[in-house]
Amino acid sequence: MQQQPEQQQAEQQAARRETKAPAATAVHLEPGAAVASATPAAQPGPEHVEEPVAYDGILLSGFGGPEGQDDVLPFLRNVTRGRGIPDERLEEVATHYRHFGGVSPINQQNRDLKAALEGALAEAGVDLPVYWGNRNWAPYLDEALQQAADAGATRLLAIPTSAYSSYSSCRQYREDWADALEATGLQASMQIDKVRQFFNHPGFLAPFVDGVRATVAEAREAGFADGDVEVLFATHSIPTADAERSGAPDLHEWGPGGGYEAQHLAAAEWVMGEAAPGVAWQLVYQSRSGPASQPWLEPDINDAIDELPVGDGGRKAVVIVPLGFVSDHMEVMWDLDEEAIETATERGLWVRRAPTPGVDPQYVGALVDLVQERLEGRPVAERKAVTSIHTWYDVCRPGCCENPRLGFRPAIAGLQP
Ligand SMILES: CC1=C(CCC(=O)O)c2cc3nc(cc4[nH]c(cc5[nH]c(cc1n2)c(C)c5CCC(=O)O)c(CCC(=O)O)c4C)C(CCC(=O)O)=C3C
Ligand SMILES: [Fe+2]
Repeated sequence: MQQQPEQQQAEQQAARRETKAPAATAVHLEPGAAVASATPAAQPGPEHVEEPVAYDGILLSGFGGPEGQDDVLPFLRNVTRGRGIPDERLEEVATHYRHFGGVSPINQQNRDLKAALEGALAEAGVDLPVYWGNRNWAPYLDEALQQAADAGATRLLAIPTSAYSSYSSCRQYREDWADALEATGLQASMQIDKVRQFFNHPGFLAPFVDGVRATVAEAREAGFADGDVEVLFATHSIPTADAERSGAPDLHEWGPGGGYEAQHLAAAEWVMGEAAPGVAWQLVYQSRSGPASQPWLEPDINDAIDELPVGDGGRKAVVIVPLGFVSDHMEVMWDLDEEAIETATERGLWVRRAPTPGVDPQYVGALVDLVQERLEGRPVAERKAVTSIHTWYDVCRPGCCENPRLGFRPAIAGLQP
């Protein structure tokens, strides 16, 4: 396809922005549309952009975290605005941050990622500035947008530091980009597209493959047989009501955990096949919040460890893989490295935690590749994707990953209802 004139591209982008609530949740499907498939259609549809786009900047978008004791409570209020998280849970989470001097490692990790991405883009001959902004703490997304606008940028490709489909890991970024456009008054003059969810990009999964291989090798060196070992892939729990709406549920028949769970299962299965075929594994959840009455995805990692068969004929060693996290966030440092490791140790298990991608060149290379495929308008069939789930969408389905508790908010990078 020919590159389209700028005007037409801007109009298409404006048309993609969702500005009103979709009628109920039903999406009309053409007769014969493939809905029973567990994997996205290999055939490109309106959710894929296969023409080149001349982006003039990258918008690296993080979660944000506090950088001192005085930041902790204001940060937590930002994160939980309108969420009904009980005060006791907030106080508990505050103690995790306070334990580390009120400093989350996440902002420094994103500074490091920005520097690594700039280096790798330059090396690949991609001459694009990287602007960095966060959803919940300074530097905020609107500051990054203003910086981009001041430098004359009009078309940004956004990279969220989050690989899977769910409200928290996809839709909420799309809504917050829309809010930032509004806050800066740049709605009409700035186009923001996003890279696809990258849970199945081989460069994102490679550091997990390396980590599982190395930790399982360590277990073998410590004298354990493969049958003694269980690999626990850990990700952030989310409310089951959010999970059901995750990942284009109108096009796919996912299991009860929606696209979010299906993507993690597919990623874990592929990592095990590469790194340690035949070793037992399961997907577990962590960092649950919300009222006890609200169902969230299970099992919790600590319950899963408590329920492992141990002793004769059972497990003697566990490897924890933080599959849902791109770097060593507070959830990794506290919920895994403190709590889950303690749970395993109390049961007499040998335990190791595999690394997160961080600034691993394979992961940074994947981000560069995601940028290049959109600059080139690379055909979907030629894009890099592994696991049983095909290349994810560039443009989200109407209503995809919506949050039933918070209601509709406008978002960018989605098809109109
Ligand atoms: C799926 C998911 C990811 C992965 C995708 C992504 O990376 O975006 C993620 C990442 C993160 N979550 C983070 C921190 C927090 N998340 C909270 C609350 C919540 N997370 C949720 C889900 C997720 N969260 C949900 C469903 C809630 C309940 C409230 C709501 O419905 O939104 C709360 C409130 C207190 C609490 O309830 O724990 C905090 C402080 C940090 C920063 C860590 C650091 O500082 O290093 C990061 C990277
Ligand atoms: Fe979170």
